[in-house]
Amino acid sequence: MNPVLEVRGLRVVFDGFAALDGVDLTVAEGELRFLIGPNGAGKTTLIDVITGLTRPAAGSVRFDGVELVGLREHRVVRLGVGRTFQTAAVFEELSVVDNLDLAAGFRLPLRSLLRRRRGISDEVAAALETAGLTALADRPAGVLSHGQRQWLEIGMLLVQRPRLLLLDEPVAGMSRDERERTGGLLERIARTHTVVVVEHDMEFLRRYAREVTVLHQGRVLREGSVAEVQDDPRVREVYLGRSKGEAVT
Ligand SMILES: Nc1ncnc2c1ncn2[C@@H]1O[C@H](COP(=O)(O)OP(=O)(O)OP(=O)(O)O)[C@@H](O)[C@H]1O
Repeated sequence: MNPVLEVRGLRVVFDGFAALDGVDLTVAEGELRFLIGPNGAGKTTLIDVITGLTRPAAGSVRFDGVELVGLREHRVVRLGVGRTFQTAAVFEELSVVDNLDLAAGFRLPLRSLLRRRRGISDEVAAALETAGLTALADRPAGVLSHGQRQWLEIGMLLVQRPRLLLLDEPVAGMSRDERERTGGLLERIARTHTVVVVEHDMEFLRRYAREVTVLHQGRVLREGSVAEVQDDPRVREVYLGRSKGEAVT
């Protein structure tokens, strides 16, 4: 399969501490890859480097063959890499559909944005549908539940037509029902995008993950299917900080 993301020898140092210490990661086109690991493993730092937020001390990140290291965040977005944050960043006073519209217009200069006629574009309507927010289109984003805000943020990414989506703990703080809906959303998105999900929730992982990469202390500890990763004693030992032999549940 065609590799979309190729991370090689990535090293990130914060005040002498190596948050990433030689990370290699390859994600193929169309993959739904889960990235797990204990607190401080370096998961968010890895996403930060891919998206141009953090500059590595060494290493390379290629997206579709293009080197991303050294590019500013907005350049990375324009190349087709979208990410969410643990706290959804939406414009609270604007309606759901206006948030999507604004995100969809990010490529346009301000003048053409202001000239654009009102009305829902096809891509905004599609994002509303995919995110399950059609019925809430005219509600201000500020009244959305935590889960709905996360879906809106994902919708705001989708209208920017990314090829690679990086989702940072999309189900953190969600109810069981919201987690299920997010899983469905993830499956829909993964049909047409390459997706990397940082996640802590093991139940969610078991249900929706295909390939899993486990990070530990800034290095890749293991890669494989959910079953392979769960059966690995090193993963059991470090991931949840449990003693040897105790199952990862
Ligand atoms: N800007 C920063 N300055 C200093 N240290 C940092 C910075 N960002 C992250 N770190 C440190 O780097 C390490 C990796 O952090 P990171 O947030 O990437 O881990 P994580 O795997 O995402 O953890 P969590 O699951 O808790 O979100 C941690 O020890 C963290 O304290």
